[in-house]
Amino acid sequence: MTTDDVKQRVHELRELLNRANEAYYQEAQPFISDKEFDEYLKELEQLENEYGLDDPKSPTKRVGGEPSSDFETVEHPVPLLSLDNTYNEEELKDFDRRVKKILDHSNFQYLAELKFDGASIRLRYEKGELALAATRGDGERGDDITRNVKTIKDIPLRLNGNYPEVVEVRGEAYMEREAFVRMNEYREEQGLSTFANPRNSTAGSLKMQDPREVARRPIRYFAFDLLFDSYEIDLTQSKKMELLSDFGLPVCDHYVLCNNIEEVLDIIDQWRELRHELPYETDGVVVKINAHHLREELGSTSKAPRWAIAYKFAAEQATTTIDDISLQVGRLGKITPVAELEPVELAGTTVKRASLHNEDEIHRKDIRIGDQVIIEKAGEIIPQVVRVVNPDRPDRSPKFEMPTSCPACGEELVKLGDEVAWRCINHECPPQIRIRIEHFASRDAMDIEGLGEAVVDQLVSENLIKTYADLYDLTKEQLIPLERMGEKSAQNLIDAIEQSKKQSLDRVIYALGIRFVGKTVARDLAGAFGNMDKLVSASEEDLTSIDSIGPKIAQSVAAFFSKNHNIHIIETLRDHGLNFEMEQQEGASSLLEGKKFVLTGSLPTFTRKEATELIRKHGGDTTSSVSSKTDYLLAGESAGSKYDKAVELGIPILDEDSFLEMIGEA
Ligand SMILES: NC(=O)c1ccc[n+]([C@@H]2O[C@H](COP(=O)([O-])OP(=O)(O)OC[C@H]3O[C@@H](n4cnc5c(N)ncnc54)[C@H](O)[C@@H]3O)[C@@H](O)[C@H]2O)c1
Ligand SMILES: [Zn+2]
Repeated sequence: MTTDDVKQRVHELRELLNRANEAYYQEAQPFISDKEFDEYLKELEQLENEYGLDDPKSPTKRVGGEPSSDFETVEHPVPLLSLDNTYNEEELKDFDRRVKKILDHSNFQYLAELKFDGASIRLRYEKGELALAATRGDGERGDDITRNVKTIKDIPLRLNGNYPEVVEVRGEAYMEREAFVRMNEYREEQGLSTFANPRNSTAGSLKMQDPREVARRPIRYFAFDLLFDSYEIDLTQSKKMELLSDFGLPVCDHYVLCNNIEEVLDIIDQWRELRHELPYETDGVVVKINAHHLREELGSTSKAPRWAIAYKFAAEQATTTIDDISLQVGRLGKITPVAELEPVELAGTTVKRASLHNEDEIHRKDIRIGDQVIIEKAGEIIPQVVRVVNPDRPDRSPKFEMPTSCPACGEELVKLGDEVAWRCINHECPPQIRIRIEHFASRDAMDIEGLGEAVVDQLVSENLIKTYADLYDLTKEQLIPLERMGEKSAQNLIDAIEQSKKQSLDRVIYALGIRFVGKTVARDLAGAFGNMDKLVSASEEDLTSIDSIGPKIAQSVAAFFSKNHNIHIIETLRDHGLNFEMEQQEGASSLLEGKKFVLTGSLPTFTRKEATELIRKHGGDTTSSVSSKTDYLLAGESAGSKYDKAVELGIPILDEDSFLEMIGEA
């Protein structure tokens, strides 16, 4: 390479890496894999060193992120750095040799910790109180996200034990895999964009503007470092972990003290496989010098400490061919394109299908039938297509075109609102009927045992039922001829269906399968309206006046009950004697019948939810804001504007004690 070639390449690499950083940190939409990113970064580093092409602004010298304009910027008193990383054992041994050479001895220990794949968060406690939480940003300055972080249950607002005046904590916010998948499923159902992996989703969630929204995201936290204003004792990393734990901070206990790099390599080998069994993602093992004074001696570069290195596991990938692209129809008609793959082994399982998410995603990656593709397990669960191996191949099939009609019923597909997904809104679409009936019968809904997928499939394809309401008309004689259905199991199923008529109102509401109405919402609706008729005739306004019901849910519920088809099903269910009334709870009364309560502040012994339940138990109702229609304000400590409003309108204000007296439970 001539010097000009080198300069050109260095320029190219810097541009590419800057763009990748931006896509990764700012947009949470990386366009290359971590391994590729790290390889380019190494190449750049080598060229810079070899040809003396230093530049303090180079991506090799700077922490990748940036503070955003959406939050207050805070300076970090001690920079939050990145970590040097490697994907191979030789380089890890090089690191060990380098450290020994600088220290001029080998009399030290390493602490091997898991590397959590989330977002780096700094916490500051003053006099034991959480005073600040900030993102890493560019390492020097980050975003003040205190209000958001206060909603993370793992993070204590007050420290325990014997803490110094100021305590700085470093750690990683993350999401457990299962919670992440559940959250994504919910978002899919809502027609919202989904996150590529738990890390993106954590980082994205922490940057939302509404802390109440953040509180709903399943964010967890592990602390891994502790900084004091002054160090009185010679701290070690392992001692820090104990102190963190004493202070009441969550610490991952999978850390191991190692006497030399060989022991570290053993630990790494163990985690290579075992990591898949952890409930959260780890992308490697962080190796740190244990003693603090040695760390001081080794120091840091502008980008990373010299006393630590991350050994990273490359995401497991495989190459295979797309045989076909099929469309899946969900319970509420959502169409998801799926890649049918030439079966291939990946991270211990045979993968035959991969989600392609939606039409936009297919076009963005230009995925076509017959393509050779690289697949990867994102979040170790759902296989994803990373990219097409050879997009310039001349004999590729034409660009994928999304069918305009439902693959199951032929009805024209539509897009609702600003959703990216296509939907089939034909309520007689067979797969949707099937899934709706399965949902109706599922354990949390009507809990009808013996009504599994195979049976529902036959019932629908034999035209024995068209809706879940038809289940209650089935006879034993109709069931017996079905495959694998003897006389006995037919009787059992009939009994189970009969038995389900006793299920409570909230289960019936959940079983209806209304969009956005999960178990909790169903319970709230049952509690608020007390019977099916009131719910059916509720306006969007009535619905949103319930504390936990937002406009989106209200709209969906009202839309459901405005359809003749659904009303007809509900009438059939009523004729069959399903439970359309809330059961009377023990100790229930009608003392508060027709009374509207608003809650504010924190009550001494009841949570908001418990208080709401008590009010409902006695026939009352709660709404979210104070108006002239409000009968009482139930106020606890640090009540805010609702209190002032109630005073202004002359609405009676109760504290917990007088409320309990009122309902005779004092
Ligand atoms: N694909 C892309 O386009 C792209 C772009 C930019 C960055 N990246 C990836 O991100 C990396 C750079 O990100 P980074 O600077 O956040 O580095 P990093 O995530 O590889 O390592 C540093 C971070 O690890 C975290 N960490 C987790 N567990 C830890 C523990 N036990 N002890 C100490 N720290 C722990 C800390 O928050 C620390 O900030 C790159 O190496 C690359 O893999 C990818
Ligand atoms: Zn259809």
